[in-house]
Amino acid sequence: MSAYDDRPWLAHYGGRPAHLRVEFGTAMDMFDAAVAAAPDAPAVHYFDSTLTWSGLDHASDALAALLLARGFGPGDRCALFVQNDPAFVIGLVAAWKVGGVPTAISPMSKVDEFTWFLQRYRPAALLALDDLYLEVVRPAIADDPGIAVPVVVTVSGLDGQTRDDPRLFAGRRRHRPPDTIDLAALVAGFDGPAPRRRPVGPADVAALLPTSGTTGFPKGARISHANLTFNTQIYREWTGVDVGEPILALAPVFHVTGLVGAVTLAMLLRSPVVVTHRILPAVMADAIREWRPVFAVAAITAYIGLADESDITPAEMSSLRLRYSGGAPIEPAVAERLEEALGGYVHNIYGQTETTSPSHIVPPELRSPVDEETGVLSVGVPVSSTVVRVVDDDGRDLPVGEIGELVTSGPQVIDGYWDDPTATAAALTGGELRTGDIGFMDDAGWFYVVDRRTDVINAAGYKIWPHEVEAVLAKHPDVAEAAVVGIPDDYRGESAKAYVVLRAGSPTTEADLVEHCRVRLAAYKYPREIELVGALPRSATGKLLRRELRGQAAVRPRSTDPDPGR
Ligand SMILES: Nc1ncnc2c1ncn2[C@@H]1O[C@H](COP(=O)(O)OP(=O)(O)OP(=O)(O)O)[C@@H](O)[C@H]1O
Repeated sequence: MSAYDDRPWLAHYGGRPAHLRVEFGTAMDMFDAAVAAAPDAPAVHYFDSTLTWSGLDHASDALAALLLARGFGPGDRCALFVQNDPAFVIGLVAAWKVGGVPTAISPMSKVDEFTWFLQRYRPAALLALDDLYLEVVRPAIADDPGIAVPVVVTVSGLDGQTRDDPRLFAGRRRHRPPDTIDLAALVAGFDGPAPRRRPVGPADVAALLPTSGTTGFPKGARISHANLTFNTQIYREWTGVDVGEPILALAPVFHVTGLVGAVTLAMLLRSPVVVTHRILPAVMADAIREWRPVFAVAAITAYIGLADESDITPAEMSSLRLRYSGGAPIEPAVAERLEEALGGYVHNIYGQTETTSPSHIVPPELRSPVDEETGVLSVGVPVSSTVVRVVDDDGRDLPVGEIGELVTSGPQVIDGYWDDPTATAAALTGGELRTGDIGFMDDAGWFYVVDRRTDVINAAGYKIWPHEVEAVLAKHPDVAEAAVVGIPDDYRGESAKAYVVLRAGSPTTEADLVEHCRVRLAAYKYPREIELVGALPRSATGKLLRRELRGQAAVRPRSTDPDPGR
């Protein structure tokens, strides 16, 4: 009997398979099946334009033919420097067709970050939005001509329309850089034949995806076709989203959550994926009203944005029957508020870029239990064919209920990072990923992530999980968001400091919040310092960047506890 036949809890979760029977081995197979079964069905909705599956096939043929003609070889990288646009999907499929590796670069990157990516990936082709090309690519190459890319294709709007929506393009007219190949013209001028395909197999790299860069500079996760197709099928199996149902890209598609939870899921289901250039609450609200998506996954901040910064009503949200949040913790108080404001429960999902996203999920008919001691909401149960152990510092299994590091193995776990053997060896041993997350499993098989290993605060030997303190702050009616980090403390070595965003117009003071925590948390845990701020630093994928807050705290004078004996 293998380790996962032993999991008692699977029987409780709607008879989902302990082992997933894999239907597709490569993303290319999923795409081809969609084109064959539903050529005229919508594949991508982008504002008022729609691309069908055969249209996507044609557009990606056009780009693939160009790549082949320019000598693009098997395994060559095709960098995608675009937002949530149809061009991302076209670039992805075109690279697969010629046996290449789609390589996502965050469209939030500025010149230095972009240069860093190019120096590491050395792509043979680059697909870039026209404005990103002008603002980032051209200056980067001017600074360092050594990183110039042989084939550059730019995107100025696929339907030939210039989009002037000031919410998206800041009122700028998009215009085509004259020194590059224009994707729309390339597609319009292409009348076949379909280029010769290069075969790809399950072990080939399907994408290089950046991690979120929460703990340092992003790493390039090498996602294989087997990794990608496995977790795409997990989404279908565990959420029950059906063939043809529209899917909203509520997360950036350059990140694993948006790629698997929107783009490739749509391929598997022959569904349209709704993309909106950027993830702005008012824009997402319009897309939900217009295209009535049924499924979305994104960091919880995207749902908070919809609730607080758009005028969407629960009735208008009602099409979205499967709402998932992954990538960041959900505070129980926030989950309740969102259910009230948006008329639906947001389910938790958990994983890493290194696990091609979900390793754990909350099935749609269930709700996460909340652990009484830590106040943390469960991230779910391990998905099919996936084994998660909780281990101590020496890698030994810990008993149920004890807190340790989560270590994951399964068909969705990558085999390494791009060109980074040191980081690969530190994270992956024998097919198991050391997640760097600290958590535990309860006796019903639910998992809880208490914090990241690197975020734990050590107050004179007592461990403080920032998340536990944040959950207490989130219970205060005037607190919109809170983040807790360790700061130097002459007495304890380290103590907790909270950065808090208050709701607009709230009269609450720092002292009120210290008191709110003091009566709810053990003496060593409650934050000695609270700073009110306008916003918390977040990554493009909505993750809290605690390292930036730690950096801010480090340059401030050392804290002096007024009562170190407490
Ligand atoms: N549902 C969730 N609840 C709590 N935390 C989550 C959840 N889902 C993901 N996370 C956090 O996000 C991490 C995975 O994020 P991702 O792979 O995007 O990059 P990152 O680990 O944040 O970045 P980097 O490795 O570059 O520091 C997890 O290890 C975990 O800390």
